[in-house]
Amino acid sequence: MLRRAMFRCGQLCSVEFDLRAEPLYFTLSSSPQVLHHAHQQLFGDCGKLFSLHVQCANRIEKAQTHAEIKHKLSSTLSRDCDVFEASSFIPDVANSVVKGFFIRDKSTTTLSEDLLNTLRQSERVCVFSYKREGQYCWQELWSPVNQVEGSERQYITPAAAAEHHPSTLNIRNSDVFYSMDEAYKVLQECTDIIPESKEVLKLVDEQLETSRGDGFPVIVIEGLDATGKTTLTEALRESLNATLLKSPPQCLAPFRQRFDSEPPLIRRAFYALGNYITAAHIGKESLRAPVIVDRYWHSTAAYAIATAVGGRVENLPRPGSELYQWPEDLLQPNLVLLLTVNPEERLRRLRDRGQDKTVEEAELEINQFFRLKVEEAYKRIQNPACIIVDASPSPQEVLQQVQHLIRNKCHL
Ligand SMILES: Nc1ncnc2c1ncn2[C@@H]1O[C@H](COP(=O)(O)OP(=O)(O)OP(=O)(O)O)[C@@H](O)[C@H]1O
Ligand SMILES: Nc1ccn([C@H]2C[C@H](O)[C@@H](COP(=O)(O)O)O2)c(=O)n1
Repeated sequence: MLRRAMFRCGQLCSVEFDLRAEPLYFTLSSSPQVLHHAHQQLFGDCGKLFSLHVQCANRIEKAQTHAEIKHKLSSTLSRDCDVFEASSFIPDVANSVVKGFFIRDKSTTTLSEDLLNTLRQSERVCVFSYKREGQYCWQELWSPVNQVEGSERQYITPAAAAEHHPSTLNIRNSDVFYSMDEAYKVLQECTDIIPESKEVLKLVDEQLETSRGDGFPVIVIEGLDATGKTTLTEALRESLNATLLKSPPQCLAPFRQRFDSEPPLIRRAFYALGNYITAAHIGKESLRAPVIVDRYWHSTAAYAIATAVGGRVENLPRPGSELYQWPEDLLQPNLVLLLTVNPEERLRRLRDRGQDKTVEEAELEINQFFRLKVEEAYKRIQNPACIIVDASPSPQEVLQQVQHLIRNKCHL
């Protein structure tokens, strides 16, 4: 039954060609439809076209299998094969997205078919093939034995873009978590395959005490990498005699690399839980002194949203979307400052620093769209929203600017 879940009649599908192009949208219908000229782009002059997706009720297995397939497709297929992200979804309906891949094979070899056949042997993978005849094109369930398994044809017809970009539909509780329980559940479901999850959950259980009375102010410093957060937070610690905390907290450092290599669902749940541990530390420390926090929920949400959303900044959830709302159960800071520098200055600082970058940071450098999306998502987060600080001047000038803001907003 599940096998036919993807690209069901009436559902919209989109194929994202590359970061600069807008995705192509189409629907499937049981009656033949003339294929629009623009969809030459989709099929080019290829004979072999496939799409595949993971069908699996367990969300952890699904996320991991999807990541494995992505890796396998990109590492195994030749230059003659183009692999694109593809999803099927019900327009503007949350959590309706089924993610998959679209493969365009220009070669005369059977490389893509061999690989798809291997993948298909797992009950979790479902493959469709595409055929063209004159002006019509349809999809069918694919089987390598007799080439086509199902007799049911679903004709492809071009469609208008959906109002909300499909990649925004599944963000809640898959990329961004709005309560501790939701993130906690993900790691609980992982304990068999990622034993470190148990240790992380234990740390969460031990630390939980986020209540905070009228203590000292809590100031969060946010920004892309190399915008000067470490430099500024250290200077603030000294000048305000404050406690400096970070999210993720130091106690999660031994697990970070492990979770960074996991698919977004698991990786983001890990960072979300890190915020709750840091919140517990803030709760205690703010009774004694002002607290400066290097990254917190703004970072978790902005990076997660920017990664989940394909293509351009315009594809982000609209300003005011509930996806930018602060989790109700997470301790709120008094002030959030977003450090910004122009891209050239940031690159200069990165180069001068010359240290290893995370994959995500490296991506920031080469991917303008991603950087713009992270920055824009930061700015759209609400309650509390961040105040933008121009961090291009010298460290001393940035410190003075920020001290001035803190005096005004927090009366420190
Ligand atoms: N205001 C400034 N002017 C010029 N250089 C600066 C300024 N602030 C920081 N730098 C330099 O830029 C580099 C990055 O700064 P820093 O490590 O403070 O950034 P960061 O935001 O903490 O980065 P990351 O998030 O990657 O840890 C460092 O070499 C630092 O000395
Ligand atoms: N509270 C946080 C802190 C960090 N992250 C993620 C976002 C990026 O992938 C990466 C940046 O951290 P850095 O390399 O500067 O330590 O970590 C997050 O999601 N939430």
